[in-house]
Amino acid sequence: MAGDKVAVHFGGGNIGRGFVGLILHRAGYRLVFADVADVLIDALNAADSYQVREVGQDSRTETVDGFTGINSRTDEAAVIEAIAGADVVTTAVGPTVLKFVAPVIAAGLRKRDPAAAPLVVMACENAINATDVLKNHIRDGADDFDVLNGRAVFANTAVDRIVPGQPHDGLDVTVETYFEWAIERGPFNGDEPQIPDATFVDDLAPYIERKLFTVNTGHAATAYFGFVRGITKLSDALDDPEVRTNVQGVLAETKALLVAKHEFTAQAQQAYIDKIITRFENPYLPDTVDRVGRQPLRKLSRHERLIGPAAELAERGIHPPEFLLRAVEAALRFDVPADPESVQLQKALRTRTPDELVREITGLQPDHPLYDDVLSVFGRRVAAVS
Ligand SMILES: NC(=O)c1ccc[n+]([C@@H]2O[C@H](COP(=O)([O-])OP(=O)(O)OC[C@H]3O[C@@H](n4cnc5c(N)ncnc54)[C@H](O)[C@@H]3O)[C@@H](O)[C@H]2O)c1
Ligand SMILES: O=P(O)(O)OC[C@@H](O)[C@@H](O)[C@H](O)[C@H](O)CO
Repeated sequence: MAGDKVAVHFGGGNIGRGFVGLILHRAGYRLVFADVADVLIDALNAADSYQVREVGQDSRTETVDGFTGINSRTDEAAVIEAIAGADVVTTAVGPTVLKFVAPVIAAGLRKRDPAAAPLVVMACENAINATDVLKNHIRDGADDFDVLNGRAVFANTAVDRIVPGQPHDGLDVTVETYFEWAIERGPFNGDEPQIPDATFVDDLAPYIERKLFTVNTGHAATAYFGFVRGITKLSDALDDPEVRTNVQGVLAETKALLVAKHEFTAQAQQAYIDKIITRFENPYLPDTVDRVGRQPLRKLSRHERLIGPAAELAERGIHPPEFLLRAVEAALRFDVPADPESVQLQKALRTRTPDELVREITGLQPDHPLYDDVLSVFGRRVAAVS
C-alpha cells in the first residue's frame, strides 16, 4: 500500500507504469503520474488500481494502487506544486523529451521549502547518464541553478525491463518477469532512498554501457534485421537463421568492446548475452520490431547503441566491426510510416548526399576511423533508393 512518501513520475507509458511506477509503489511511494496524454491521465484518475502482468518463467500479476494523474500540458502548475512537496522525481519520457520536463522540475525546486530534504531526481531513459542530460537542461534554463541544485540530488540510473507497447486500451501492462534498476550511489552521500528493488552501485558506467550495448544494441539489431526479413513480432525474429547469425555477430562485437573496457570476463558477458537472447525470444511478450526499432535517427546517433560501440571498436583498432555495420545498413531500411523519424530518415536518404547523411545522422566526421566504412554503408543505401 502507498505510504507518506511521494514520487512524481513523468511519463505514464509502458516503462512508467510497468516498471518505475511498480517498483516505487512496492517501495511505499504514493505515485503522481505527470503526462501529456489526455486519455491516459483521465484513465489514471478514473481508476483505483492497475495490474502489471509479468509473463515468461514464473508469471505473476501485481496490483498498483494509490496513484493520481496530472496533465502536465494543461495543468503545469499542479505538477510544479506536486514536485515542490515530493520526495522523488523520475522520468520515462524518452531522452529527447527531457528538455521539455526540465523547466517544470526547475519550477518545482524553486517552490520547494529550502529546509526540506533534497528532492531525488532520476531519469530512467535508455541513454548514457540521462540524469546528467536532464540536469544540464535545468542548468541551461535557470539563472538560479546553484540554489535549485542545493535542493536536489541528481542520480544516474540504468533501467532494464522489456515493456512492449500495450495492444489494448486501459492501464494494465504486460511486461517480462526480468528487471534490473541500477542507481549510482555517490550522489546520495550515504543517504540513499529506500527502494528495495533497486541496486545502488559505486560505478554506474559498466552497468549502463553493458545494458545499452548488449540489451539495446542486440534488441535494435534484432528489430532492424527482422524488419528487413518482413517479420513483425520481435520474438519471431531470432527464429530466422540469417537474423540470428547477424544478431549474434553484433553481440560478439560489443562483447569484445565491453570485455576490453570494463571488468567483465568473456564468460560472464557471454552468459549475459545468452540470457538476453532468451528474453528477446519470450513468446508471451507482444513486442514488435516497429516498437523496438522506433526512432531510428536517435538510434543511429553518435553515442547510441549502434554507432557508439562501432566507433569505439574502430578507435581501438578492431576494425571494421562488420556486423554492427550490417545492423546500421538494416536500420537504414527501417521504413515505418507511423514513425516520424523513420519517415524523416527515408526522405533524407532520397534527398541528401551520403557524406551529409553520415555527418548529420551519425555525427561521425571524416577524420574518424569508422567514417569511411559508414560512408560506404550510407552510399549503398542512397544508391538503392535513388
Ligand atoms: N519500454 C521499455 O521496454 C523500456 C525499457 C527501459 C527503458 N525504456 C525507456 O523509457 C522511456 C519511455 O519508454 P516507453 O517505452 O515507456 O515509451 P512510451 O511511449 O510508452 O511512454 C512515454 C510516455 O511519455 C509521455 N510523454 C511524452 N512527452 C511528455 C512530456 N513532455 N511530459 C510528460 N510526459 C510525456 C507520453 O505521453 C507517454 O505516455 C524511453 O527513454 C525508453 O527508452 C523503455
Ligand atoms: O526504448 P528505446 O526506443 O530506446 O529502445 C527500444 C527497446 O530496445 C527498449 O525499450 C527495451 O525494451 C528496454 O530497454 C529493455 O530494458
